[in-house]
Amino acid sequence: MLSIYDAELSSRLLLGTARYPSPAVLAKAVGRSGAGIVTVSLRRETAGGKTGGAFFDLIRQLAVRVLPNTAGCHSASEAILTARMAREVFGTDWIKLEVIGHHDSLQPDVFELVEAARVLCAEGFCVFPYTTDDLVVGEKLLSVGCRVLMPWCAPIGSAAGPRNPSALIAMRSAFPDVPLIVDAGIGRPSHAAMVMELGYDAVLLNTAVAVADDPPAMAEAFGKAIEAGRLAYLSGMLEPRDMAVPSTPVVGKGVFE
Ligand SMILES: CC(=O)[C@@H](O)[C@H](O)COP(=O)(O)O
Repeated sequence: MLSIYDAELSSRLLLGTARYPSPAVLAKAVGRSGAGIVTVSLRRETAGGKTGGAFFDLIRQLAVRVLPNTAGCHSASEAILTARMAREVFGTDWIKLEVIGHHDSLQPDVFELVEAARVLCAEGFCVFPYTTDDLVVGEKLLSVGCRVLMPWCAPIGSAAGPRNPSALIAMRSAFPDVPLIVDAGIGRPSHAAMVMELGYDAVLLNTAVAVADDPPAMAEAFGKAIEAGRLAYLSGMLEPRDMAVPSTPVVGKGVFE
C-alpha cells in the first residue's frame, strides 16, 4: 500500500483524463488500468459548459478518487486561483499543481511552483507538485509543506521515457522517505517499469494511454508493467556486471579427454 497524505492507495498508477477518443473509451481505460486516482483539469470542467458537467458526471461514476490539476496555468497567482476553484468544484483539498514556464518543453516554472505550493500548503491543500528532477527544488517544495514530489522524466506528451535516469536515481536517494511519483513523458510500459525498478512509488501518465490505438488495452499493459516494476524493486535485482558468470555449476562436471 502506498500512503500519500490521508490516503492509502492500492494502485500505483495515476491516470490523466485528457485526449481520449470518447468518454466511453476513457471509462474503459480507467477500469482496465486499475488506477485508483484520475487527474482532471478544472479548466476543462469550467470552460466546457455542458460538456464539462457531463464529463464530471462520468468521472464520478468511475468510483475513483479525483485529483484536480492546474493544467494551463503559467503563474503562481493563476495556479492558486485555479486550485481554490478546484476545491469548490471537486470538493477535495488535493491539487496537482502545474505551473508551466516554458512554451516548447512545457517545463514547470519552478520558482512560481514553489511560491504557489507555499501558499496552497498554508491554506490546507494537499499539494502534488509537478516539478523537474532538480534536488534543490525538491527540497524547497518539501520545506513549504509538500509531502509528495512528482518529477517529470521527459516533457509532457513526448513519450520519450526517462531522459535522465541518473537524476531520477539521485532524487530517490535524496528523498528516501518521500513518496515520489514520475509524472509526464512516459511513452511505453517498459518506461513505467523502469522508473518503478528505480524505486519510484507510482507513475502518472496520460498521453501514452489516451492516444494508443486501443487505450483500454494499453491502460491494462501499463497497470501490469507498474506492478511488475514494483515487485522487481522489492525482490532484489541483480546488479549488472561486465564479466560472465556461469549459470551452470562447473564443480563436478565430467571430463572428456
Ligand atoms: C504535468 C502533466 O500535465 C502530466 O500529468 C500529464 O498529464 C501526463 O503526462 P503525459 O501525457 O506525458 O503522460
